[in-house]
Amino acid sequence: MTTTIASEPAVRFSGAVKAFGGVRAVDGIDLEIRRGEAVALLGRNGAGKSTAIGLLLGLDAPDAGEVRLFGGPPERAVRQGRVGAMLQDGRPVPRVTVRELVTFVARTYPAPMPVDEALELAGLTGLGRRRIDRISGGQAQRVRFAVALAGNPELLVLDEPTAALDVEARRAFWDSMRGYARRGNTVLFSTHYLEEADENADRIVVIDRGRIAADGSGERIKSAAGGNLVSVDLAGTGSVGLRLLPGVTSVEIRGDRARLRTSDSDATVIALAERGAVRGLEVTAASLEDAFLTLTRTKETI
Ligand SMILES: Nc1ncnc2c1ncn2[C@@H]1O[C@H](COP(=O)(O)OP(=O)(O)OP(=O)(O)O)[C@@H](O)[C@H]1O
Repeated sequence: MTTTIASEPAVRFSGAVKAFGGVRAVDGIDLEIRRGEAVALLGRNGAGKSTAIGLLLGLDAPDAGEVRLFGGPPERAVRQGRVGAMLQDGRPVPRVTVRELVTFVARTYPAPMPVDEALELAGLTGLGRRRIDRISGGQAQRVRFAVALAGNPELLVLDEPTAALDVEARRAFWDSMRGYARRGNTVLFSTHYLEEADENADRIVVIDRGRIAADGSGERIKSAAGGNLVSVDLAGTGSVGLRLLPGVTSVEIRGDRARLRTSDSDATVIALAERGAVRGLEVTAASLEDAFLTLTRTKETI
């Protein structure tokens, strides 16, 4: 029986904290994910993504704050088969076939997805009779996806689902994932791949040192990180005072070249021209990658 209200969000973190010894892996996260949204959790190694996912699935309890799924405790949603998960350390069981494994898992849920449907959605039609210890890495990832789908979940949680997949396998995987999302389901996935986040999520939540550093569409995150990049050769002019030029928000020196992030590239370029520093001048729009680096830049770097 489901006692949750349909208007409750799929996921809600309220001031969630989880520390390991002195490390606050999740350091006060507030986050709501509406039903039907596809959200990417983007962050560097050690940012806190897996810990947040562990809280979300009820594998760990928060030290402070609260995590709710569909308005109730995570354990309940998981027990009801409303949540499917693909975690980083899933290993295949040897000797069983793809279909046997998915069938076995489906039977543990109260209202599973028909096995053929899970296989089709995961792109495994035709591979049902293959032993899972005799398939490729990309196919094994698809099997894990089919296992996550077996309970017919409303929310799918994927921790770095495409790590170690080649470009083709990645593309196929995301096609499958989008097929599932199009049915009105909710998806949360973690990734280091900015392109993937931008291409496959409606919304990107950037996490850094256990906190949310930015939250919005790829476009919004790019503009939050701001502006353009101006690159110029320094030969003969030096790097002194670049940080003080109009519009400049950060400076990076690589060999003889300076890379200036600026909120006003026109003013920056004019000021560079005034100091005679125009050799090899280039102005480019900040990419999502740049935005991500800016948002998660540690204080030690410029
Ligand atoms: N069980 C644990 N015991 C001690 N420290 C932990 C534990 N799990 C995570 N941490 C620490 O918490 C921080 C966040 O780790 P977490 O695995 O959540 O990051 P992540 O963003 O998922 O990283 P990655 O992209 O490398 O998987 C790191 O500093 C990590 O070393």
